Amino acid sequence: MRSKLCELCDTNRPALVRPKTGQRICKDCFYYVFETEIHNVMTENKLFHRGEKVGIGASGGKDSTVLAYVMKLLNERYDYGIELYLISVDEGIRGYRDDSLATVKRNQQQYALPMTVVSYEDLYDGWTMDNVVARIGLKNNCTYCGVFRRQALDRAALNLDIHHLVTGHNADDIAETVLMNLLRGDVARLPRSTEITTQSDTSPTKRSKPFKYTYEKEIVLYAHYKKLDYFSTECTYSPEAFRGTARAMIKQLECIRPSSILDIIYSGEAMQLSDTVQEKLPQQTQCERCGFISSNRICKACMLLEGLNTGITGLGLGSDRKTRKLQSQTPECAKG
Ligand SMILES: Nc1ncnc2c1ncn2[C@@H]1O[C@H](COP(=O)(O)OP(=O)(O)OP(=O)(O)O)[C@@H](O)[C@H]1O
Repeated sequence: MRSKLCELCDTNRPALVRPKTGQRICKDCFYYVFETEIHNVMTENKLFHRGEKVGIGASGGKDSTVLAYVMKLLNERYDYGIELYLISVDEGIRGYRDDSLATVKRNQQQYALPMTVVSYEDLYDGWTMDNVVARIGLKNNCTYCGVFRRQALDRAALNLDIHHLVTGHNADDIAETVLMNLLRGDVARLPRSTEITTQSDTSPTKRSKPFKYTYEKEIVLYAHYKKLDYFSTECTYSPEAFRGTARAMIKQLECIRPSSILDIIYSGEAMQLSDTVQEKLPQQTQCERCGFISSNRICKACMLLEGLNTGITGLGLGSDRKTRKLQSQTPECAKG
């Protein structure tokens, strides 16, 4: 007969069915396996070194709130000796990011961690996401937001002399990205999408994903049982349709076979680029305008900004003629 006790400690009554394994376990055992798996992932991958300053990309959402909580807990429990900072980007989305940033400010107090906020408005000629959407509409708005955020986090980190950022991307996010790259035939991006740490020669900061193997459902359960203070509203500007479809597929697969999420990640990890594909990959360099990492002479953030400022909103979004022309101009013209 099936035991009525926790499958791990065989002592307490089970409180939940663990989404990753289907085990019926008690709360204490859930906390233990959740935290220990993340600790193991971080130590096996040698993510940090003693004395390192580490920035946590903090949006106030469930993933980064749990990340900040767990990073602080594990740093103290296992004495990693790292310095943690919360770094938030204000994209300028009224009724969404202002509320979620208020959550990060409360987390700052609750976890006693230093916090920095940078805004698109200050960094990008006054272009908040509300202004961007008013100009271009909803289509492609996630591209602007993603490109700007990446650079904003880098800039904020550099100002604090931080060279390592962690984000709350979880196993579901990574499986989703692998699937999207496969469905688009974008094999060149596959290896990068499954790496736990990414850094290019020219980038001042590396990025790590300590939740690479952590299921979203478990993050939600952990935040719920620990009563963490997080912001749970979806972005006002709905997510990219293609990503939304990939997400729905992953959720369906998870229902039928919970290990699908990890299996997709393992498959992505196992795929190697052939020499022919590797030769065709763009080389990383520095943007001639802003000096940040780019695979073109002018980085995507600068192209998108120029498009917004000049009203040529297609600029930087695809391989249109104007974008190609700008990329091939002489450095002097491009800087002008
Ligand atoms: N405005 C922001 N400021 C700082 N970091 C951010 C911001 N938005 C996203 N991030 C970082 O990127 C990660 C993935 O962001 P994404 O937009 O996919 O949000 P998410 O999956 O809803 O995560 P979260 O629950 O933390 O908001 C976040 O966990 C966080 O670490």
